[in-house]
Amino acid sequence: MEVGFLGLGIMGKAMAVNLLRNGFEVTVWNRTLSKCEELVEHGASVGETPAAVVKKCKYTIAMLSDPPAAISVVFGKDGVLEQLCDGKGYIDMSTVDADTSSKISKAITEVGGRFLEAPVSGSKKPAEDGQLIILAAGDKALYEEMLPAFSVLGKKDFFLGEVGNGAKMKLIVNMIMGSTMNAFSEGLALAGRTGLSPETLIEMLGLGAVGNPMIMMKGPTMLKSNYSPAFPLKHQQKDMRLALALGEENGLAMPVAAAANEAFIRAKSLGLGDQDFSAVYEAVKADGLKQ
Ligand SMILES: NC(=O)C1=CN([C@@H]2O[C@H](COP(=O)(O)OP(=O)(O)OC[C@H]3O[C@@H](n4cnc5c(N)ncnc54)[C@H](OP(=O)(O)O)[C@@H]3O)[C@@H](O)[C@H]2O)C=CC1
Ligand SMILES: O=CC(=O)O
Repeated sequence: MEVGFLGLGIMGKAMAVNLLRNGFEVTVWNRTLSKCEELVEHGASVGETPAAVVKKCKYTIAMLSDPPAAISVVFGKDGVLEQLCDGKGYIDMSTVDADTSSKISKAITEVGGRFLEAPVSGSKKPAEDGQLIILAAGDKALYEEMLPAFSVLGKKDFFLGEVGNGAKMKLIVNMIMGSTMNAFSEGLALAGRTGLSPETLIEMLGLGAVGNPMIMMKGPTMLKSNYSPAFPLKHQQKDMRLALALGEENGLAMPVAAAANEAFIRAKSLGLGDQDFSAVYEAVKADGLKQ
């Protein structure tokens, strides 16, 4: 199967490599074109523009940072829309809001293309290992045609119905993740501030129901102040912001998520946006030190 792949960041690179390793023919594009070179070493071809990739491939996957990036790659000069026609499929796996996804879907179907949103849960390592959870919605036939690729990229896929449902589900999952990370960071910081051992706290959490895989994986690296990015903090804050907007649209107050969002904004203002999202711990720890 031949696929195009747009966006070779942390996730896109791992996913494209995975497809290549599993026998897919992959044509890649990235805004910073030099990032394509590593993929060429794995057997990829390069398209000079998103339009060139779409022209060559029946199916094109995108994995881009945020709504403005997803929009610009589709609607911009040399963008996806210039070549998307005749039943070609466009699969956006980026985490965006439902409005962005619907806008892209409408434009693509208007020119005769087919659209599937398929954001993923799972980070750099699951992407490398083909263990993502895929939350697809949109064109059902396109979803079924993409199953060979999804079975390489993920350990489980869901088809959630109409466009927007995948985006909403992904934002809800990440809202819970961001709030949990903040609660955990506050607990670690409070243990430290009261003279208790944060290491012992993590060990105790791991013995009971509260010690989820995220806490058990990130806790030890947080205590070493190792924030090498798997999931960049700026993207987690984008997801909190989009989830809060979804809450407001639906008349739901979410004070826990709102507080977590503020903590991520504060961490960004401290220059931690490109670090792993667990670096919010540094912002939490720094709070109130002058009292
Ligand atoms: N990292 C993770 O653990 C996970 C991330 N996600 C989501 O997946 C998406 C990608 O994440 P990740 O790979 O971590 O992000 P990165 O920041 O590592 O990569 C972002 C990608 O988007 C491209 N990009 C950014 N702005 C533009 C633009 N205006 N036009 C064209 N391309 C652009 C970047 O290109 P360039 O190289 O030129 O900057 C890069 O290829 C995000 O939506 C994120 O929320 C979902 C699950 C897990
Ligand atoms: O979106 C991030 C993730 O870990 O999932």
